[in-house]
Amino acid sequence: SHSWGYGTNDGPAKWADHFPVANGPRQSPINIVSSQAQFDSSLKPLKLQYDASTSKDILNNGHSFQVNFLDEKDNAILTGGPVTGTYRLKQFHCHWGASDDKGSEHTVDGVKYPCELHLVHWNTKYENFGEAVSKPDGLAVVGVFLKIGSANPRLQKVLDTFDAIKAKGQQTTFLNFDPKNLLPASLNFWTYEGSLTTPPLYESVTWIVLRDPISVSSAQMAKFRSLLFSLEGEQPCRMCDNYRPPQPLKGRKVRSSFK
Ligand SMILES: C[C@@H](CNC(=O)c1ccc(S(N)(=O)=O)cc1)Cn1ccc2ccccc21
Ligand SMILES: [Zn+2]
Repeated sequence: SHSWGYGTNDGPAKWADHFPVANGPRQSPINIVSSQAQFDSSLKPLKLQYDASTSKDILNNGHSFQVNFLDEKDNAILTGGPVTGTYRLKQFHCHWGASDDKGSEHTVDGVKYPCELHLVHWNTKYENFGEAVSKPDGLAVVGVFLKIGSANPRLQKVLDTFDAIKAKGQQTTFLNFDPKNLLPASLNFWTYEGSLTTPPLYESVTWIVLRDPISVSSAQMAKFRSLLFSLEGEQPCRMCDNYRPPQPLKGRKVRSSFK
């Protein structure tokens, strides 16, 4: 499959060359205009049952770091909110900038956060992630903004593995990490129908973007930027600015769970 990235020659402006859905009707991310979001009282509270979650390992996939979970059983599930049925947590990863003034994929009233966390879940009405990933109701991704403030001790556990996964393709065991610790106190959210924000850009994601951010320190953000897009032994290329800019709304409605 064609290699893509975030550089001048292989970045978001070029993705449509090999992935024409990049110009589709339900692409992500978007700029959330808070005044245009419609409160929907029929939205159920979002339920994230992560207590029995079973993290497996953490990987540098050349685009981000990714923490992978055992998803053969209902250990970590998402129900309620805008979805019907049960979605299983498969992995989480982040997108971030070269400096603290940018990095998130979604923006709120044009505001960029330094980092955005994505918790990726697949609909258990399908056999597995591979079956679900391209279906219109296949995935539900919870987006969490990170805002510069005090250091986040829970996040630090993830950052402490980065020396072992510095280069593309490196992976290390990462057990017993509870992603619940990466959630803000309130699960108030915006929701809309969108897509994967990286190729193949499948239009298969129900986006659930949390209103409230979690904290990260500037020093912790610098640690994200110590990861490399490049393979060991290659010319080192710092992993940063791995975010797609907001895409046209094309008439979609954004609903909110809160007034
Ligand atoms: C979809 C791709 C892998 N990409 C993703 O899984 C993915 C998930 C979430 C986002 S985001 N940033 O929107 O949250 C982006 C990409 C290939 N792939 C990997 C395994 C796999 C199995 C079957 C088919 C394709 C497969
Ligand atoms: Zn993502």
